[in-house]
Amino acid sequence: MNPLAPAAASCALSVNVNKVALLRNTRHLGVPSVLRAAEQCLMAGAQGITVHPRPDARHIRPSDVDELAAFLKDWPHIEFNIEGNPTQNLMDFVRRIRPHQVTFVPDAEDQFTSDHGWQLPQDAERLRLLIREAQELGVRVSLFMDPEPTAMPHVAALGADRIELYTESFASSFGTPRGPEVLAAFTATAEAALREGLGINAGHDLNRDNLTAFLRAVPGVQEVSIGHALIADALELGYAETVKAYLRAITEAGR
Ligand SMILES: CC(=O)[C@@H](O)[C@H](O)COP(=O)(O)O
Ligand SMILES: NCC(=O)COP(=O)(O)O
Repeated sequence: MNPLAPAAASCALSVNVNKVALLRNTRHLGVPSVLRAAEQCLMAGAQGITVHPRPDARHIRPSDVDELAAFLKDWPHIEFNIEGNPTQNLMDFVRRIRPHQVTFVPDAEDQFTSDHGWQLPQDAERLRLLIREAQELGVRVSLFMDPEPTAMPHVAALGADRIELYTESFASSFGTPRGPEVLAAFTATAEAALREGLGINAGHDLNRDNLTAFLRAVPGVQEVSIGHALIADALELGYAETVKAYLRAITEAGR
């Protein structure tokens, strides 16, 4: 056990429901429902819901954020985490909704998906006042960061509460000869974050195969946010029951 890890550390699962909205947006029928997805995830034991309302509203729309915020009022112990770029549309949600946590991500407006963390100290001055504003509204601030231990003192100096480790490089190297070296950079970054008194989240391309190895190796991770793989698994784990239900409907017609 890593001596820097908090005793009896537990890790929360925050389900990112972006991809439910992506599928929903291909028709005007309201299905699959983002709210029902969130409810089912919470009823199954997830401890948080994450959304990344991009400026182009390709998946999560502002109305989804409002509806989730209203829905989560009935779930007082559940964390609502909103991700995005605070120099674009994110602060509108922070000011209006005041979620439990906001994750600042340095994405371009039309970015395909998140692919890098903040560069510190270069990005520090455009983040400093936004971090303070969110915190004064009672919102915890997490910064999306690459696995770079030397950046951690800069995060602490900015006054952010947590980092979110951008885990794509871990996921894509998992099970390859490069895997152990890449994972070691995440361990070292988490150790540096803990030394600075920062909280630690992690996310991007985490999945059922790589998650346990990540959490065993990286100390102090308080929360993982998982969307793409989890929603894909939910589909694949549900095909058999669903096809049986449709076959029953056909049989009930006597066909
Ligand atoms: C910050 C992060 O890693 C994820 O939220 C990712 O940005 C998901 O966004 P998409 O679902 O649009 O790929
Ligand atoms: N912050 C990461 C997240 O919310 C989900 O990322 P992914 O599992 O969709 O790659």
